[in-house]
Amino acid sequence: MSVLDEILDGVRADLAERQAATPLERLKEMAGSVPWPKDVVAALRSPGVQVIAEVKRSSPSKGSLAPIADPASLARDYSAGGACLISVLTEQRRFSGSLADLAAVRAAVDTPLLRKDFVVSSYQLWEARVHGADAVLLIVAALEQDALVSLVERAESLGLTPLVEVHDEDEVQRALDAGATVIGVNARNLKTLEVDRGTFTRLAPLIPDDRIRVAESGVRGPHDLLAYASAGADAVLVGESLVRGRNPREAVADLVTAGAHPALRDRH
Ligand SMILES: O=P(O)(O)OC[C@@H](O)[C@@H](O)c1c[nH]c2ccccc12
Repeated sequence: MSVLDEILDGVRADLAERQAATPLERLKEMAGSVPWPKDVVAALRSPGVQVIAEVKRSSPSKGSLAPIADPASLARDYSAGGACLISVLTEQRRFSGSLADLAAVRAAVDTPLLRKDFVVSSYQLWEARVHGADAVLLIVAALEQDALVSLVERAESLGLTPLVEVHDEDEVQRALDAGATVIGVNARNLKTLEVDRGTFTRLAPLIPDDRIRVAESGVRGPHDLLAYASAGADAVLVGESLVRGRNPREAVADLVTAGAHPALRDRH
C-alpha cells in the first residue's frame, strides 16, 4: 500500500469517529455563528510572491520536526513576519495536527487560514468552516474526479477557497477540469517522499496565467523562493524550514522581502 493510501485509511477511520460524535446537522448549525471566510484569492493575488507559512509538527518523511507546544504563538510570528496565509495541518496520525490547533490559531490571528488535511468528504469542509478556515487543501491524487469536482464546488459554496494540489501532468489537467483557481504543485513525490523542485518548473507552464500557481515544499530560504518565482510561482508554501529555524518571524520576513523584489512585482 502507498503512503498516501495508508494515510487515507487512517483519515477515514478518524473521520468516522468524529462523524459519530458530531452529526453534520450540528456542524451546520455551528457554522452559522462563524464569520464568512476571507477572500484568499485576493490575498494571493497581491503584488509579489506571497508566502504561505505552515504549522507542521511532523511528517511521514521526516518524523518529528518541532514540538510546537503553542501553535497560536507560532502563528502570531508568521503573521508578524508578513505571511499572507497560514497553513495549519490538522491530520493527526502522521502530521500530529488537530482541529484544535486550527481553532487556536484562528483565535490568535486575523491572517487567512488554510486547513491542511486529506479531505475526502464534505463533512471535513464543514469542520474547516466551523474551526475558522478560509481555505482548504484538496489533493487530486487522493480523489476520484467526480469527488474532486464536487468538493471544489462545495468548498466554494461554503466560502472556502480550494487549494488544489497536483504532482504530475495528468493531475494538472484534472485540477483545471475541476475549475480550480488556486493550484499547488507539490514538489514532494507522494510515492518516494522525496522533494524534486524541478517538478514545479515542469508543471508551471501547464497552468494558465489566470490561475494562481503555488509552489509547495522544499523552500529552505529566499534562494528557493526566487528560483520558484522565476519558474512562475505566485506563492510558496513553506513548512519545515520555518518550524525548524530559530526565529520563524524573521524567517518569514526574509522570504516576504525576497518575494517583494521589484522584479517580481508584476506577478499576481
Ligand atoms: O515542509 P516543507 O518541505 O516546506 O513542505 C510544506 C508543504 O508543502 C507540505 O507540508 C505539504 C504539501 N502538501 C501536503 C499535503 C499534506 C500534508 C503536507 C503537505
